[in-house]
Amino acid sequence: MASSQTELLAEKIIPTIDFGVLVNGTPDQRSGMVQTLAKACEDWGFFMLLNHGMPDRLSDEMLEAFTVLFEKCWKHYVKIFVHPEFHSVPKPLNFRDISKDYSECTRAIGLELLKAIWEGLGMEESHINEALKLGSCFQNLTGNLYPPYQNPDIKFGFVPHSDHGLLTLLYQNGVDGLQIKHQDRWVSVRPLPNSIMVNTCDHLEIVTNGKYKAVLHRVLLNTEVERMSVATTIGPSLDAIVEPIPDLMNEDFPAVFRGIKYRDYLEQQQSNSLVEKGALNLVRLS
Ligand SMILES: O=C(O)CCC(=O)C(=O)O
Ligand SMILES: [Fe+2]
Repeated sequence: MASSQTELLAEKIIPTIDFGVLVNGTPDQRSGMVQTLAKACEDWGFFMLLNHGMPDRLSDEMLEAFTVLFEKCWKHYVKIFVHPEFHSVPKPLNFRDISKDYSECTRAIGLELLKAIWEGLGMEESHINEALKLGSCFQNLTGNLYPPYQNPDIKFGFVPHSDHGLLTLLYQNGVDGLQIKHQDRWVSVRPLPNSIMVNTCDHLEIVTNGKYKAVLHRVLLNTEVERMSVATTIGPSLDAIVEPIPDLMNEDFPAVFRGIKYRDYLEQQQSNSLVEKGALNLVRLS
């Protein structure tokens, strides 16, 4: 029987989404891919995005820029806020330009995915974009460095958690370590070449009234090789009050979450040492 400790390598069964079909496919092809995306969000909360159009050059430059930044500041973790206001670090000198291009490119991809997600849920795109004020969506950009670690007592670089926001787009340096929780098992992710890993986050779970769950994930440390990842999360506007969409509720399916301003959610999350879905549980009604 599956136990929560069972680890499964499942690069073949993790869903893939062809972004090229979403943006350039015929209406029939797009509609098929929208359904595949809906199923990936509902069954996994995780998928690998192919043909996303981000140049390899840009993702490699972003990893390289974080590498130089980590060397200079002796840190293993750097987070910057890139939208609606763009913030960066003064050094290395090219970090600003690269992180700006990287953020813009991933934001465009993320917003296009969200459009397809609303479509798959049968929701009016304009209505939901207005409710979440996506024109001024909040986006952060994080670099994570995981040096090889030989201490058998410390297995994880990131303990199990879900991300705040709507979608996280993740790119890594070719060294695996990410695991996602799927049907009570930890599944090791081995991304396909040139894919971007995408996971659903807390505020997508709130908006969909629990239909699309934020996926729990963790990072296993490698004993031999250094791992790096670049994660960017796209969320609602900080001023948006995020609550379940009325169309996804009825007498049989009443609201599972209370509405909360995204900014207040973030404050609550940062000021408590919350594990797993601790932040989300604070706004859960039942
Ligand atoms: O490094 C990874 O693969 C995941 C990082 C992560 O979960 C995060 O930045 O929230
Ligand atoms: Fe995460």
